[in-house]
Amino acid sequence: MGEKASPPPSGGSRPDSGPWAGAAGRLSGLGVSQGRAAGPVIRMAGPPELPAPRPVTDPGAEAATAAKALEAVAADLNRRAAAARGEAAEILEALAMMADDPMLLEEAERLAAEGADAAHALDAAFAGHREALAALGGYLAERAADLDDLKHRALAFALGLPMPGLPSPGHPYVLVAADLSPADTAGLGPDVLALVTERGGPTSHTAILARGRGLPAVVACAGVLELADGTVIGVDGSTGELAIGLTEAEAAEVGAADRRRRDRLAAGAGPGRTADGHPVKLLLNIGSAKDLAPGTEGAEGTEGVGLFRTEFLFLGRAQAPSFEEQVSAYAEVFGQVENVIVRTLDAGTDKPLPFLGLPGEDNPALGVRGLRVDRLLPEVLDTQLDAIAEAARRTGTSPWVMAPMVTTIAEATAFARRARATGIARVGAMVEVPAAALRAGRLLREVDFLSIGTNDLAQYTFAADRQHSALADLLDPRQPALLDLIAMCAAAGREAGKPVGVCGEAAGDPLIAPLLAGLGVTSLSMAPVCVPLVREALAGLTLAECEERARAAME
Ligand SMILES: C=C(OP(=O)(O)O)C(=O)O
Ligand SMILES: [Mg+2]
Repeated sequence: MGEKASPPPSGGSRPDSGPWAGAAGRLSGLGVSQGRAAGPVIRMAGPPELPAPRPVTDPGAEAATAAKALEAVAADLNRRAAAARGEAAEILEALAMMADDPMLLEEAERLAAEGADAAHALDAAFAGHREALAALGGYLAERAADLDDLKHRALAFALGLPMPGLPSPGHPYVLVAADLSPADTAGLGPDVLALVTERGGPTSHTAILARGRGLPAVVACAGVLELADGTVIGVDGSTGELAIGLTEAEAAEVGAADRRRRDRLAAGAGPGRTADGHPVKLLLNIGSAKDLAPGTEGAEGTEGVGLFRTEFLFLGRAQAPSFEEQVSAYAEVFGQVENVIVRTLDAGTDKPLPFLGLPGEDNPALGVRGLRVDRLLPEVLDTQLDAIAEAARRTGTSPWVMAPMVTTIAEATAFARRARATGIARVGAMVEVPAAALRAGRLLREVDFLSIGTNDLAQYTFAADRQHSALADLLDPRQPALLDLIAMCAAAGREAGKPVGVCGEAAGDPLIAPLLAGLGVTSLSMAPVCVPLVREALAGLTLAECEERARAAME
């Protein structure tokens, strides 16, 4: 969906109008999360590499640069500490004190005076400090790793490179990075206006998280890392266009226009319907109760949650969530929305759950992920199903539950049996593997509903890594082979009289949603921010027109 050539039907002004027209330069990538924003660039980088030592002509200047680097790192950490609360603030303050340590400064200055360039003086001073801490043992030895982070920051400053780690400049900014992990994206603060990455694909989990937060995002944007920090840019998350070198007034205009666009779309409400009244449920994709917070754009007035990605609750965690922790996280969602489809943990590939301790794999997308984790760790699914059932009891709700990456009928049968044994009333299977789509009719004898995950279904149908920015054309949900598989599932659902929805990113694309409705799916589940545009797109076409579009696309 990311390589659309034109903006969505109601996507606001064209990219070459307004502030975009006057921009000094352009870059483009794949727009993966709609909306526009503008602000100064801050690049996030990995740890800087120490270059070969440089001949030094002015040791005094090197010592001054080293001192300035330590000062800048401490000031940055103190500023972040002031903006943070509780434990996070304490940790940042402690780190700032470490960067401010006079012994560290003295050592770096001494080394510079002896002829080292600033970067090497800092590197050696930190190395000595690290050794001393490690030798003390206990708590202080554990802090040695923190010194590495400080060293990377100081080196980046001395070398004129972007700061490693998530930036926190104390003002709103556009985050630019080579790539972001889902955990980085989940941890972004409210001062991030938009994000742009050099790598990444339209259905990568980073893109999904950005969309979930309503954050305009562009991936696969070659050249973006060359923008200097502070350059004011405009980001169009629909078209993938970047306007470089905006004035502050132009940036403000971009923000105001986007707010007007969002307000206009939010004014539409009500259930999903084609122009002639054919119902297509509009559901939400969420990762936690936070995605349903009051005021979340698009979240109000929808017909339920179509995909609760439970693994997003526990990304990157080293400790397994306890039964009680799970119950309360699920109950928090069930208490807010009546109809929820919970997906059991979908670990693997780009969604690491270290607490599972899964062995490394050469080809993780084709390995033990999703429901397949059950082969190694059956107690994980048992605990989760029990926790979902308990949360349902405590909230007096009746969530539906589905498994990711179902491949065979036997897997669906076993999953349904175990889920029903806990008291869960409606059990479903995701269709993400072509084998499941081909056997949709048979699957529906075992489960109550199907939910088509077009992100993975495209990946496995076209043998194209969903994170690969160069393969976006193969992953385009309008590929006829993918539409054929969706049509097979929808037909099977009609025959069985059971719901078949789509919950992959395609469902939230206003150009594609009508095709899916035309193929006969009964619901579309998407990031809240996508709901208003999809509602508008469906309302503009009759069912026959949707069907005609689907037929045309398939041909
Ligand atoms: C909805 C899907 O699951 P996820 O994106 O979380 O893998 C999908 O694959 O389409
Ligand atoms: Mg999937």
